[in-house]
Amino acid sequence: MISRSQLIGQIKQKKSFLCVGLDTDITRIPEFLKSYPDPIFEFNKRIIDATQDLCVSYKPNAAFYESRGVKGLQSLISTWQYLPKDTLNIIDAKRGDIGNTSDMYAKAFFDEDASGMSFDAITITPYMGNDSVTPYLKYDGKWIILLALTSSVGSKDFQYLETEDGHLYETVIKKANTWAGADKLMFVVGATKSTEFTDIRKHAPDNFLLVPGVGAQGGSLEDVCQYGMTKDCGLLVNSSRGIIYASNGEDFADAARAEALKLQQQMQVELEKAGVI
Ligand SMILES: O=C(O)c1cc(=O)[nH]c(=O)n1[C@@H]1O[C@H](COP(=O)(O)O)[C@@H](O)[C@H]1O
Repeated sequence: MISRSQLIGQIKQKKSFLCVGLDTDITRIPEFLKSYPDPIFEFNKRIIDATQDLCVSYKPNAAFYESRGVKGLQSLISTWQYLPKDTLNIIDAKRGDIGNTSDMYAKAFFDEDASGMSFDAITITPYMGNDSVTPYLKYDGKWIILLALTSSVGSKDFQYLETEDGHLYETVIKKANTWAGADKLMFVVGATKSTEFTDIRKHAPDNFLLVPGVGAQGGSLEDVCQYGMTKDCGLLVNSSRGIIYASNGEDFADAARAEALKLQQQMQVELEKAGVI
């Protein structure tokens, strides 16, 4: 469990707002790991060991684990158990369903007694509305992270539709802020949408934003910070492939660390520029 003030404290201490994405794909990990009983966990463990002083958050993407059935679920549970407990550990599940089904998803990812896992936060698609979101809010100290403006090309299909608030993604942010406070609610905004951050901050001045899309998807960290950073930082910037697949040789963990360090160093400059540290 990690509160908003603990998260801000970690950001100031580590001079980083990096979230390392554990999108661990069996076809992309180094060959030599495949002789281990759980190659996915072994890979994650070494990435975590190599990066934990440089990041404040980890984000395993559920699809990469669920696609491997029972084995994948075991890798996810082992990974959760291994994650440092002072980082904000996000399950990127992008769930969204009616209330009693959401209760079960919340149990799956937040209730260690039921499932063996208790992540600090979960990504949720907001389009089924309030009753699909509130079941997650019953868990003290847990965070929900709603998709607002995604990095996907298809974000234009629905998210930019005009509404009385400007666009649909702005309505999502405004409405969701009536359901929970900035101590429990974050939004996903893609790094590829940096110029929209100004509008987003009008509706979400205090919420942390989870920002994927730097690295492999080409988003600019500098632009994201220019338009999206607050006095508390207010950003968690994710990179998955750019870090974890920096090399697929025996040096993969060192190469991942080098990429994470590059981002951390840029983040330190941005935090200093904005007067956060
Ligand atoms: O919710 C997310 O994390 C997410 C939202 C979004 O708009 N775009 C996006 O890329 N993501 C996730 O962020 C990660 C990005 O990975 P890389 O492009 O490899 O850094 C993946 O796990 C995506 O599923």
